[in-house]
This record gives sequence, structure tokens and C-alpha cells, in this order.
Amino acid sequence: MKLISVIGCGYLGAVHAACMAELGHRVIGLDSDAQKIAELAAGRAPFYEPGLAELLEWAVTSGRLSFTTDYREIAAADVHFLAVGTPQLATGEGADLRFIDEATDALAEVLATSSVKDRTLAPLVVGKSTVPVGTAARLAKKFAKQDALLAWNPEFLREGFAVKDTLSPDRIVYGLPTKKSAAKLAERLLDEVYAKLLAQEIPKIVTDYPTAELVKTSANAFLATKISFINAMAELCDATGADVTTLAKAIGQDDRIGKKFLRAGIGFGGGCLPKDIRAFIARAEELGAGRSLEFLRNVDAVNTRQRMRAVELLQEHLGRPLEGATVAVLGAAFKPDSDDIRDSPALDIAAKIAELGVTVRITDPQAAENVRRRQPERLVVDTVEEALAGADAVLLLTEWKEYRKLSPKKAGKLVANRLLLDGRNCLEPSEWQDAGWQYVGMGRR
Ligand SMILES: NC(=O)C1=CN([C@@H]2O[C@H](COP(=O)(O)OP(=O)(O)OC[C@H]3O[C@@H](n4cnc5c(N)ncnc54)[C@H](O)[C@@H]3O)[C@@H](O)[C@H]2O)C=CC1
Ligand SMILES: O=C(O)[C@H]1O[C@H](OP(=O)(O)OP(=O)(O)OC[C@H]2O[C@@H](n3ccc(=O)[nH]c3=O)[C@H](O)[C@@H]2O)[C@H](O)[C@@H](O)[C@@H]1O
Repeated sequence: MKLISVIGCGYLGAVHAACMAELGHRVIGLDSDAQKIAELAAGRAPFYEPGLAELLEWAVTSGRLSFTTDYREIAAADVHFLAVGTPQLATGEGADLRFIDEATDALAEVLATSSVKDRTLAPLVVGKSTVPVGTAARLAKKFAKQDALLAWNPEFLREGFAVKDTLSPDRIVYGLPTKKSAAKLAERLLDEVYAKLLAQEIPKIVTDYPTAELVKTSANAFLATKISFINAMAELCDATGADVTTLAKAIGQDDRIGKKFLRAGIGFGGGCLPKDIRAFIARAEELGAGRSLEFLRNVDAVNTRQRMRAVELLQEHLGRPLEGATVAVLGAAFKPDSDDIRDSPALDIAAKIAELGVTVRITDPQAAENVRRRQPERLVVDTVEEALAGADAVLLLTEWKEYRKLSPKKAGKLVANRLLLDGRNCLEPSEWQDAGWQYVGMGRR
């Protein structure tokens, strides 16, 4: 059992902290947001993530997991995970490392000033946040003064599957210091932290700092590229009468291409893929290696265009001016099984049509409260029925299970006009057409 701290308890850190407790460690989660810490300390999840509430309640009541806002309380930990945010800079491109710098300054200070008795090993600081390549080497210098080691251990979890992905990841990557003795010590500590996962024979890849940092950013860039590729194919399908879902199925049969991440629609959003590809391009340019990553600008542009394309499809099929129309938007989260609305394609589209004079009624099973809090100008309703009542069109923009199971017949009785735009290509067109709906998919006949 190790004493572990997790600094930054947001979508990544709260899950990581609870999962480290599940792996048998004593864990202290730290966040600068006192309200979030109060929720977590009471064993409650401050956001929706399947399985997290149960895990937190157990870990907190069993005493394995506690929370604080005070860095002094984590000074004695053997391992400190960094999980603070690295959002997009306000200027547009590049990652804002302010939170990383604040957190590491505060940690370095307590490591320097607190006298931790009986410490036989140097503390290990482990970066999990997604950072531009070169960040780990810079931070290692800061911790060298405190005789602390630094490793970079990027995280690949998906929201909606965060607990499962943390406890059963596809791989674990260690970015270690170049000095052999330091690398050995850091690897040994990380092996102890992840002992239960390594026992399941989860692949472990041991490398240096820059490779570990790049593994993370290139993985997200590749995933984003796959989505924009299939969305570009969807545009071509619309222009030719071909069907992108069949196309994706057919190309995905080839193992070299793979079936996953080929769902065409309104594109990717969230707190990671969009900002990560922009930061990746910006960092490559800083390093004079940006030319080969130019294509990622197109990946970003195709993705942004999908949102506009949804607005155009609505305009094209509505059969009346947008101004004065009432539209039901099903889904606000950037993906199902999450309440995360950061850079949500659904909300972006809702905002675009609202600007064109449409009355937009938004509903979402988990993200409604976040929309009410962060975008009070939006009209949010509690149920699908309220959203559909008298609507001139229905936009399905987040593929929640309950929306995929909607009855076309029942829904048809509630709306004023049976027009459905399936922004996630997740419904069976014939079922809706048979019930008298005009079904519009994206790149779908
Ligand atoms: N959300 C996800 O699914 C994943 C996120 N990541 C990366 O993990 C990092 C965190 O992402 P999220 O958890 O989504 O962000 P988030 O915004 O949900 O959480 C970040 C947390 O850090 C806290 N914080 C900021 N400054 C602090 C400081 N000085 N001391 C203590 N706490 C501080 C904030 O209050 C916030 O609770 C980012 O680099 C992201 O790219 C990586 C893999 C998955
Ligand atoms: O760095 C991160 O934060 C994480 O970013 C993504 O995870 P996440 O953003 O939680 O969710 P995804 O499942 O990747 O979906 C991202 C977006 O792409 C969209 N998407 C996904 C797949 C697809 O085929 N088509 C598609 O439009 C989703 O609707 C969603 O808006 C990566 O999948 C994780 O591996 C990574 O750890």
C-alpha cells in the first residue's frame, strides 16, 4: 500500500483518486476548488460518470480516500499524481500551463518546507495531465531541488468509461528520467502503484519523457483524424447518394483500419480532442516541426464544418424559414454517459440556430444542470416530451441510450412537424420513415 496524492480532482483526477483507492492504496485528493472538495469529501461525485458515485462512497466511508484543499496535508505522500487542467489558451492555440505551474510550485514548496520523518525513498511526482512535449523535462528541474523524482504517465481514459478504463487500461506508459538510477527508482514505485493492473498483464511501455508526452498527444490526434476522415467521407456520400454507415462498416472490416471511431455525424467535442490537436500543432510549430502536422488544421476544420453542416441540413429540410421555428434538441453533453458540456457540438449547434431566430428547447438526461448553470441563456427542459411538444423539427445531437430507443410513433404524436435530424447517425431510418417522419442523417441515404 502506498500513500498517494492526486492533485486536481476533475473528470480525470477524481476518477484516478477513487481508482487508486480501489487498487489498495491510501489516497488523498487535492483540488483548489473548495466546493468540489466538499462534495468529494462527503463521498459524492461532483459530476456524472458511470460507476464513480458508488466507488467514491465506498472509498471515502472506508477511510481509504480523503480530500483536502491544503497542500501541506499531502506532503508525506510517496507518490503525487498531477491531474490539473491544461485548457486551451485564451488566444486560441497552445495549451495553458498555468494550472500545472501553480500546482507544481505549491507542491515543490511543501516538499521543501515540510520535514517528513522516516522517509526512506524520494517522493515521486507523476504527471497525468496532457501537456506539450518538453513540459516534463522542465518540471523535473523544479523537483530536482527537492530531491523528488518525476515521471510522466499519460492517461487514455474516455469519459463515460472512465472507471473501467482506469482499472483496465489498454496500456500503461511510463516516461522516465534519463538518469538510470532515478529511472529505476521511479519505475519501481510506479510498478508498486499499478501492481494489480500489471498482474493482469496489461502492456507496460517504458520510455523517456518526450516519447511519453508525444504518445498521448499523437493518440488523441490520430483519434480526431479518424473522426474527421469519416466525416469528410460523409460529405462525399451526401454529394453522391452513397451511405457513410455502410462505407464505415465495410472499410472497418479491414483490421488495419479497424471498426472503431468511424461514426460520422456532428463531430468531436469535449474538454480534450479539440484543444489537444490545437495545442499539438502549436507545439510542433514552436519546435520548427509544424509543416508535417498541417493536416491537423484540416482535421479541426472538417470537424468545425460538421456543426455548420447540421444547421444547413435543418435549413434545407425544414420547409419554412428558421426564424420563428421551434426546435427540440435532444442531448447537450459532448457524448453520452457524461454530463460534460465542454466544447459540446450539440450546444454549439443549438447556439447557432438560436442566433437565427429559432426557439430551441434542449434536454439531456445528465447535462441539463450544467447547461442551466453555464449557459443560462439557453432554454432547458426536463423531459423529452417537453422538448418535443409542438416542435417543427427534432435534432438528435447526443446519442444517449434513451434517445436511441425513442418510439417514432409516440414522438410523432407530440411534434408539429415530423422532421428528424439524426446528428449521430444512431437511429434506424426506415423505422422513422415508416412512422411518417422525414429522416435526415449525415452522409446517409
Ligand atoms: N477528462 C478526460 O477524460 C481526460 C483528461 N485528460 C487530461 O487531464 C487533465 C485534466 O482534465 P480534466 O480532469 O478533464 O479537467 P477538469 O477541469 O475537470 O479538472 C481539473 C481540476 O484541476 C483543478 N485545479 C486547477 N488548478 C489547481 C491547482 N493549482 N491545485 C489543485 N487543483 C487545481 C481544478 O479546480 C479542476 O477541478 C487535462 O490535461 C486533460 O487534457 C487526460 C485524459 C482523459
Ligand atoms: O485525452 C482525453 O481526454 C481523452 O479524449 C478522448 O476521450 P473522450 O473525449 O472522453 O471521448 P471520446 O469517446 O474519444 O469522444 C470524443 C468525441 O468524439 C466524438 N466521436 C467519437 C467517435 C466517433 O466515431 N465519432 C465521434 O464523433 C464523440 O461524440 C465525442 O464528441 C479519447 O478517446 C481518450 O482516449 C482520451 O484519454
